[in-house]
Amino acid sequence: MFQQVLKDLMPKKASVMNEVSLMRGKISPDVNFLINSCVEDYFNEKHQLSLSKAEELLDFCWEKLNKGHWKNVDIVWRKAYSICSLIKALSIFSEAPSSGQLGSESLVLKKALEVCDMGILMGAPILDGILPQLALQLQLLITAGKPEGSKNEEVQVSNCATEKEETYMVTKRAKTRHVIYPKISPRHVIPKVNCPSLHHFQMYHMEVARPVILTGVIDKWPAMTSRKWSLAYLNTVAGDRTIPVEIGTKYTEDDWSQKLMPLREFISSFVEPTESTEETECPVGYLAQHQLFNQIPELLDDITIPDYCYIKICSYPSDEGKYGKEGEGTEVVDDDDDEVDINAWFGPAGTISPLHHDPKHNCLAQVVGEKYIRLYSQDQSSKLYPHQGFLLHNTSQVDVENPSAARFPEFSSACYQECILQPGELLYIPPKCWHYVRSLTTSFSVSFWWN
Ligand SMILES: O=C(O)CCC(=O)C(=O)O
Ligand SMILES: [Fe+2]
Repeated sequence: MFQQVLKDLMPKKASVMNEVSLMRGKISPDVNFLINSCVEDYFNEKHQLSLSKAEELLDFCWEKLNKGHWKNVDIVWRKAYSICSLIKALSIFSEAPSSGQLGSESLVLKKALEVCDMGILMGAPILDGILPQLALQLQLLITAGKPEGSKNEEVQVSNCATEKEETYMVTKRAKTRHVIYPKISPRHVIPKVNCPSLHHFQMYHMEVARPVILTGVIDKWPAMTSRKWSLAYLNTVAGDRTIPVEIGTKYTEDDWSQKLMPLREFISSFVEPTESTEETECPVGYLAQHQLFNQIPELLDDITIPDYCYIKICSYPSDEGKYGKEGEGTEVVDDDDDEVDINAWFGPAGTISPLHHDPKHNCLAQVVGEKYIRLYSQDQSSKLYPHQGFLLHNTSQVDVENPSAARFPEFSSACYQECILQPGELLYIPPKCWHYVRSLTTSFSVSFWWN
């Protein structure tokens, strides 16, 4: 089975060579030569050689990818990184002794999967998306090789607001972190509309930058029905996939960092910590603003891009506020950019996204759990004390739920709206509208950003 999968997915030598030849003239001839010979070695079944050349090349490309700002990295280096990841993963896979022993096969599969994921995360799409396809097959093989019973050992996450008791039972973190449920005053409440027409949404919300909670839009998603996105399901579909995790309460704090780890490890260490980790209070981990659906396209079958995200407002000035937190709002807004950016936000109770704004329209879909969200319109900016630096100028310095009146005297007079976003609800956040988000339970949200 193991080798059959490889055969089925094996790219044609000519197509890989073609991809490499497209780089000619864009990278130095010696690097181009080395990539060529690495690919040759692989197809000549000299897998030890192709493996070591791919590793050497990956180190070299890594330097290029990590120099300067991400958006300035030439795509050719990302493609080169993907090709070398592909050859490395295939070489690992081909070298593996087909011992028939589940343990050793599974280690090889996991290693190859990690290499594919690094190629997906750091590289650029190549050969009709071969890396996500290969990764899917590897994950299926790993899951199939697990002894029965261990596949679904994890508990369900409640995604039903009326079942808080149950939520507390399974998300122990919510209990230990003493999550405070804010009281929403009627004065500040964000209105809800059930499944408005596109015209209504455009006229009364998009064009006038008025936030709204849309109900009846996402509740038929497969992800929503029968609480599909349980921890067990996520582990089965993607447990061995490498994902980026933000560690620390807020990205504005000094102790904040990012780490790559398998989703299963993230779930067991951060989303559902064991009794022992609970006692020694461990930091909050957040799978935040990650394009998980590009990495794992099969998860796209569980959701649908809401029709509202295809509405265009041509007159919207989109030339400011393009830079902020690394990755968020950092993209240069391309007016031809018709793509909807889909990001996953998955973590335990207690994750905080500090008050910030983004350049695009946003529909934030709440799939699992609840989040407290505070919104301030753009005209309140002078009372919100944005950071001065270039990178964080879209982020407020104020700790929204515990503001320092001495440092930020105007903040308390800023007008805001707020809500506790429930599973099945979709919050429209206009471009540049300030938002602060704190998860109250284990939570999985999906954001759709569009121009
Ligand atoms: O859910 C969160 O923590 C933040 C979401 C957010 O900032 C966004 O969707 O732009
Ligand atoms: Fe945001």
